[in-house]
Amino acid sequence: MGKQALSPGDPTSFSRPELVAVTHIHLDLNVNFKETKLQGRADLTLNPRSQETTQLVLDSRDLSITSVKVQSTGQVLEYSLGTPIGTFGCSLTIQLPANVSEGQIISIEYETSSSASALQWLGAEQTVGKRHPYLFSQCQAIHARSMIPCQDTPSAKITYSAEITVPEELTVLMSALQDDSETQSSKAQPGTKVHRFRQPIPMPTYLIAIAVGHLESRQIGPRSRVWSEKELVDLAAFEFDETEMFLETAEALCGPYVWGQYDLLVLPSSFPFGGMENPCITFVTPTLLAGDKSLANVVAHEIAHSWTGNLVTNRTFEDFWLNEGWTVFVERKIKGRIQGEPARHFDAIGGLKELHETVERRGASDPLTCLVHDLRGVDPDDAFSTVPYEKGHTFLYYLEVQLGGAEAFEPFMKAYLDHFKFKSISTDDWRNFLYDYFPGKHNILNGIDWDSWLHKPGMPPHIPSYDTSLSDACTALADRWRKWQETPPKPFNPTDWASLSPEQHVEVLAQLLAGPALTPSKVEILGKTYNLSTTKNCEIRFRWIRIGLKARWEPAIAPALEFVTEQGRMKYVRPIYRDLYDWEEARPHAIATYKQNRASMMWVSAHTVAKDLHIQE
Ligand SMILES: CC/C=C\C/C=C\C[C@@H](O)/C=C/C=C/C=C\[C@@H](O)CCCC(=O)O
Ligand SMILES: [Zn+2]
Repeated sequence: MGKQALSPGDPTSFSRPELVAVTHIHLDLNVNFKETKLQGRADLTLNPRSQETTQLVLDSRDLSITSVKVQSTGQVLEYSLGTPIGTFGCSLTIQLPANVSEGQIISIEYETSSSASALQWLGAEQTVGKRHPYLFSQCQAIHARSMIPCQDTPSAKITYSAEITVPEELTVLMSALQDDSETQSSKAQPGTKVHRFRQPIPMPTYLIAIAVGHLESRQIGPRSRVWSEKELVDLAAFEFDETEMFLETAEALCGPYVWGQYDLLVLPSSFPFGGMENPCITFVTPTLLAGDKSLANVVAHEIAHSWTGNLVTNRTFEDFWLNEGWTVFVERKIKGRIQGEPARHFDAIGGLKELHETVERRGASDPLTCLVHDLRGVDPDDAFSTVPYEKGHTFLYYLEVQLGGAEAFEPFMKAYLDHFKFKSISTDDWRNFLYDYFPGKHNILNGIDWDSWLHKPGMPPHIPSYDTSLSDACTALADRWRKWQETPPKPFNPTDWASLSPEQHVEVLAQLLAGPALTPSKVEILGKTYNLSTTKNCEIRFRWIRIGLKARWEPAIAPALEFVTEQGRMKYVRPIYRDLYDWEEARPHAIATYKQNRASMMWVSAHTVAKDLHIQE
């Protein structure tokens, strides 16, 4: 496809909101588990931005459109679907009636494809309870168009409402507030129920989300419940019982939480991400259920998105760092408030290691290691990495130090979020506000190497010197393991581990993984000394498996294949599949396991792992 932007406003969207904006979407959909399709209607409320406009251009991917009408009159409108382009789907162009007025509603009858890229349909046998089917969505970055005909660009924000019909024994959750007026559906569909939702806060379409399953909930705070299949709900309630503390800390830093409810949904294990910041209901992976709350930083991250990303949104995904770099910065501010600044710095040190591995893997000249991206002709799923998160965080931390520390930067952060709330912005908008906010510090701002930070590939031009008081013990233990010549008696024992926190265990293994490969015999002794093969903590298990694969320790292959089969979180499965592929002896097992698992993987996971394994889909 080459470097071709799909539209002047957003390289990854066909839509033209600058001509006619969709301001509200109402969904009336039946969830058809038998055909694995959503079937029904999307009513789009329009706001014409220029009287000359005669067309509404939407994004669509594998949608079957039945009809397009003016809701008030029933007037049938002509429409056409453009030629599909790669994974971007195609344009849906609707010929509008003359003199479209603000508030006019266009009704689109449609159904999704049975393999819509935003949706995963699970049979009962794929769930924990084994008795009911399950459906969940993942729209970020550009999959909403496979679920709804819409302007699938974060440059446009919509409110939405929905009536969702499902089998009466199932629960429906959406990224919206639930209307209590649940009613039995019409006689047309006995045994079903209609669930109603409304999202009054304008948001980008990538935050539209749905989940349907046999779910239970537990109250974990004054504005929070945790939802999951019943087998996990008490575990989840324990794991995430700090949620209200995180919310209150975030409000003190960022301003009022505008979304009302803050629920958590623990998804089936195929969910491809640690968490997804769907408003009112964050979706999380069950791999966070470590039993010791040590992975709850992901919840702090998703809570932070309630401001950075969901309230102030990147105009296109080329400025994705405005969503993720700021969110990591706020996530670690929350950690600093609750556990102290050394803990904030400890996480930043770990994040830098992940950034370094990404830059090493992609290559320090890869344009996708720039902070601001050029996504013309690039599927955001293929561009996704830790770069916007960790290079973005490092940049904001650097600016905080340059501009006078937290007492100067935190008020700026709160003012920035208030100034741009409900809007979509670019990096230039953000930088202009920074200059306006600090009129007396332009000498400092003009001394920033903006071009290197924003547009140069590779590691950041400056690496902050973080407080190492919590990582020093990890470095000392990792160094002892690296330097040991394996001469008996072994100078290690379980008390080494017992004196460290789960987060520090992760850091020790991260340091060993980042260094030269260990010998297979040393890996064997490491695993036995600290019982690493039986850990319930997925962050530890992930790094332990990778240390074994890097050492070409054969007993690591089976646990690796088991781990990538048990769960579908891409943070874990992609590096492990790549490590297996790089080990010639393990490669055929990796390819066979992928082919066996592909049908039960979310689209984005199967798509990206196929590329990692050099398999033509
Ligand atoms: C730089 C590329 C530009 C845009 C990419 C945008 C979205 C990519 C799409 O794949 C969705 C990503 C969703 C991520 C959700 C949660 C992450 O913050 C956590 C990822 C790591 C984890 O599993 O913990
Ligand atoms: Zn995020």
